Amino acid sequence: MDMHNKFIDINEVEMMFHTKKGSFHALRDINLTVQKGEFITLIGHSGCGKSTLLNLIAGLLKPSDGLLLCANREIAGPSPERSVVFQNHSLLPWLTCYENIFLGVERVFGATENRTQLRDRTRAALALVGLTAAESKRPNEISGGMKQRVGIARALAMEPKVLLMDEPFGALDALTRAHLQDELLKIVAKTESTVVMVTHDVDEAVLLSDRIVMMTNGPAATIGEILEVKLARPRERVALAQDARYSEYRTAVLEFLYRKQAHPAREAA
Ligand SMILES: Nc1ncnc2c1ncn2[C@@H]1O[C@H](COP(=O)(O)OP(=O)(O)OP(=O)(O)O)[C@@H](O)[C@H]1O
Repeated sequence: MDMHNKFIDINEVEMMFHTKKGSFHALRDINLTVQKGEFITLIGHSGCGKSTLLNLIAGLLKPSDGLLLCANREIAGPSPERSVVFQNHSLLPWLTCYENIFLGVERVFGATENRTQLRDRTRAALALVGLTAAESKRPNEISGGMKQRVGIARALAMEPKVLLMDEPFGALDALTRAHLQDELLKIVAKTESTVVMVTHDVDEAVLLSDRIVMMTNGPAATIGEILEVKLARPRERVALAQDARYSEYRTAVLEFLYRKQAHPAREAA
């Protein structure tokens, strides 16, 4: 039970970047625990350090101070147990959808499973995101939304303990985005995944999250407030649009972003 309560455990994390121009204090005093099966979104103004925090959980960055744990073990580097989906899909252009996913599957399970098992895992992942028919197409032959679905399938096929997503739908048009949010909700319900996702989109945050982690502005950004979204699942966007509680959650996030953390005109300085 205890492990479930603190599946990801972030303790007193600080992040400084050292550049030629000097040091930049990006994150301070970050404390957060994520439970198994929980869906967390990180929201905040541009440059506040959302990607930095996600990359720390991914193990792509090391904290300047503090400790990050996943399933009671220190996060010491990247691992397929914490797979990442980026905004720009990062598929290999010369491989088909099938091959892009197979590559990840082989990396994780290649040493312990035979070709048939690896193939079955790849096909199951393609089916999960509804792309069976596109398996032999290359990334330049499919739409942006389909590419993101392949990215999600590739991440999920590695059976990660945690799925980390950095604005996975940020580059998509509104309708495709809505469609993929709905699909992601179904997939996460089916796989019982633990997800940490960076977003700029308030509606996306409310629709998907169990908790919304709202970050203050940088430099030295930290967690300002955490909003628990107690809307029952499965969630259905059309019904929620008329739900008074949905509007309250939405307003609470907007209030935080545009009143409490109204963005200082740093660009103008
Ligand atoms: N490698 C780095 N070296 C120096 N500074 C960095 C580095 N990476 C990020 N930063 C700085 O840290 C701060 C946080 O960046 P980060 O990309 O995490 O913000 P973000 O909230 O994800 O932004 P956005 O919403 O615009 O993607 C920014 O001021 C950025 O310039």
